[in-house]
Amino acid sequence: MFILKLIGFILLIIISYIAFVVVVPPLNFPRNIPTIPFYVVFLPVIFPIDQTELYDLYIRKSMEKYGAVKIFFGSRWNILVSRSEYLAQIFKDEDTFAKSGNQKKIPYSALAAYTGDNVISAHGKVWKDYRNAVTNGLQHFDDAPISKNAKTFCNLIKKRAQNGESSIQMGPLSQRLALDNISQVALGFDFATLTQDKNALHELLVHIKKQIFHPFFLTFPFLDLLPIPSRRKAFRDVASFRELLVKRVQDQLINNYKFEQTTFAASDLIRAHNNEVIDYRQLSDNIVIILVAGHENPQLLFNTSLYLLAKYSTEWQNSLRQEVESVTNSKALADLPLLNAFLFEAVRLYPPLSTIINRCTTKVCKLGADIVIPKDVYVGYNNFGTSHDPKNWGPTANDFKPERWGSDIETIRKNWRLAKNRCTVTGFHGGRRACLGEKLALTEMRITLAEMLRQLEWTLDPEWEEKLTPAGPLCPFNLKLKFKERVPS
Ligand code: HEM
Repeated sequence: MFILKLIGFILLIIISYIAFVVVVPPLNFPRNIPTIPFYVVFLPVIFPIDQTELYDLYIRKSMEKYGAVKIFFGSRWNILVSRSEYLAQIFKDEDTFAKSGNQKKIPYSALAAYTGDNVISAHGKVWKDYRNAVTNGLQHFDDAPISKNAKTFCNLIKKRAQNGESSIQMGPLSQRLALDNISQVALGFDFATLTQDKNALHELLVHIKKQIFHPFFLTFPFLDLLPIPSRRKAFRDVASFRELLVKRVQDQLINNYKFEQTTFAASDLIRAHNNEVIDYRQLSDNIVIILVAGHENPQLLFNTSLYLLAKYSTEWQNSLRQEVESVTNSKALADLPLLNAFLFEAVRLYPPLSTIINRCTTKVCKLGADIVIPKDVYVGYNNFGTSHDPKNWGPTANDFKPERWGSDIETIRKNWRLAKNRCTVTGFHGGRRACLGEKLALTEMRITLAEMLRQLEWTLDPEWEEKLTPAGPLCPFNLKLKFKERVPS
């Protein structure tokens, strides 16, 4: 009896401790910023609420008033920031707000096993070595594969429409496009998902993504420490995928007798490995991250762009179509005012990575004038909040208004640069850690959208429920579109 009582007492203490840790932020967290109730992050798992609705209902007011809030996410309390001045400080003071990705935050998780220690999440000298290796290949690339893939993509849609598929679910199809683009432009091999119906590497990728991005295990990553058979299998599948991917890249590049002349990001990574700047694990981690960031983020922005062009078809789809029909050269697309203003507005309105929490304080520090943050606290940024804040974007902050960027291309480009420098749009981060794939992603968008506008017309499927993703990366949820082939005039 005594033993039972003791066990009950110990269990009660453990449960109370866990409840205390989850329900209230640590006592040394700053008191002068609000706390978002701990349950908010769990709501999308229970109710059909999307992340923009969640933001409006539970976060917006506090965030806009204080610029930073305390929020429970990923099994811990964090500080989430959206005020531009604070973001500028965080992006600048890399040594205090040090990058600390999943490999450090949740090293035992399947997610960390997937992406490892890479150029996005690393810090200090290791990051510099990675960044030196991948920069050239991601900044200077051949856009010919993107144009070719855009044509294949349009043909696939036409074929489906001819086969009677009146409504097309865009996610899986745009994933195939994005995978082929990044593999051909940056990794030196062809994933070939647009041209092959059955593709082992692609099937494995789809399979592991389902396991890694399982909402339950993303919310409670510590469960990956337990011997749950399905999770052990997830780890094995991740290892097989990584091995197969790196082998494909190495085989293709090293068997290429012109390897030394190739300038893919992957070629420079292999050279860094051959020169012993990085080890085999670091080579694999960075090849994987180029594939992951290089296909997922453009895929999200692409779906968002298709959605906005369908939603505002009379005004925007038609005027962009007229504009792109005036040029034949892919490079000239970068100079078109409407197309570029449209894309910048899409990134502002729906930043694909809406919330990122991957920095950890290395010492006690002050955010702005008076928010004192202890050492070892995770600090993240809320891109959606920043670009929807009326302080930055006025009373139309929530509206889709590409014309806000200007009417001629010089003004549009200047305003885009200013928005990034002032941290009023942080969809591509900024500063020293600015996204290395922005140019590539925007090139993909321009070329593919231009090809689609020339060949197709599309509308939202009236049966599709207009919603954004419930959590994680931001884009229309399971977007479905109806296409019509254009008759050349
Ligand atoms: C619409 C598409 C894209 C968006 C919205 C986007 C967004 C971002 C953001 C927000 C970051 C900072 C992440 C953080 O704070 O930890 C980032 C970093 C990065 N992105 Fe992108 N990205 C896109 C496309 C790409 C593509 C196509 C690549 C190509 C591989 C790429 C490669 C990188 C790299 C290497 C970094 C790390 C830079 C560094 O820390 O030095 N991104 N991106």
